[in-house]
Amino acid sequence: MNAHTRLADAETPLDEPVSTRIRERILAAGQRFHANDNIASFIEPGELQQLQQEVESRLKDVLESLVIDTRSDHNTQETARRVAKMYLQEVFRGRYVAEPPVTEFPNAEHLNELMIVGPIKVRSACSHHLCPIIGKLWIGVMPNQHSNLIGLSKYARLAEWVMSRPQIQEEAITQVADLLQNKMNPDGLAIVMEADHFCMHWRGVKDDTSKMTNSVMRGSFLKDANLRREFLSLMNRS
Ligand SMILES: Nc1nc2c(ncn2[C@@H]2O[C@H](COP(=O)(O)OP(=O)(O)OP(=O)(O)O)[C@@H](O)[C@H]2O)c(=O)[nH]1
Repeated sequence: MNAHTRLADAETPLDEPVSTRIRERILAAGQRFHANDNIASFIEPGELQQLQQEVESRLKDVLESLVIDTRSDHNTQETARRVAKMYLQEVFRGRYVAEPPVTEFPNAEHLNELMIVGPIKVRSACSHHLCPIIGKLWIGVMPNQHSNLIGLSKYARLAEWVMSRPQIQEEAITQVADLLQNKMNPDGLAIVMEADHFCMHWRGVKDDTSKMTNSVMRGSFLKDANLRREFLSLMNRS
C-alpha cells in the first residue's frame, strides 16, 4: 500500500455524504424522518451548507438524466444550485431549522373570549409530487385561566415553520394544531385551512378550480356547537 492509498483510505469517512451521517444519527435516536418531520436537532453546525452542496450535486445528476445540456444551455447552468438552495433555505426550510422562538405570556387577566387570527397565507408543497400548495389558514383560540398567550405574529411564524415542508394538507393542519395546543394549552382550538394544490391544477387531473378545505376542532370547539358556529361565521367575514 503506497502513501497515496493510505491517505485515501483514511479519508473515506470524510467522503461519506453528509445526509448519511445525519440519517445515522436519527436512526440511532429511533426518531422518524418523514418528509414533514423536523430534523434540525440532528444537524450539526456547518452541515446544512454541506447538505445543500450534496443536494445540488444530486440535482445535477437528475438534469443529466433528463438529457439537458447544462454545459451549453445558459438557462440551466445554475439550475441545480438554485433548486438546492430553494429546497434547503426556502420551501423545505421547516424540516431543517429549529422552531422559531415564541414568547409565552401567562393569561394574567383570565381572558376567556374567542380570538381569531386569519387568513394567514400558507405556502407548502405536496409530498407526493413536490408541487406547490398555496392557501389560507384561520386559527381560533378559546383561552382559559391556565392558558398561555402568544404574540399575534407567532401564529404566522409557527404555521410557516410547519408548512415549509413537503406535506399533505390533513397532516399539516394537525401538526399546526398540536404545536399550538402544547404551547398554549387553550380550552378550545379551531383551525381551518383552504388551499390550491398545484399537483391537481398544473398536472394530473388539471382541475384548476377545486380547492381543499379541512378543519380541526378541539376542546370547547368540539363540544360547543354555538362556539363553533361563532368561529365559522366570523372566519368567513375575514
Ligand atoms: N389527501 C390528500 N391528497 C393530496 C394532497 N395533495 C395532493 N394529493 C393527492 O395525492 C394523490 C397522489 O395520487 P397517486 O395516484 O399516488 O399519484 P398520481 O398517479 O400521480 O395521481 P394523479 O394526481 O391522479 O395523476 C393525488 O390524487 C393528489 O391529488 C393532500 O394534501 N391531501
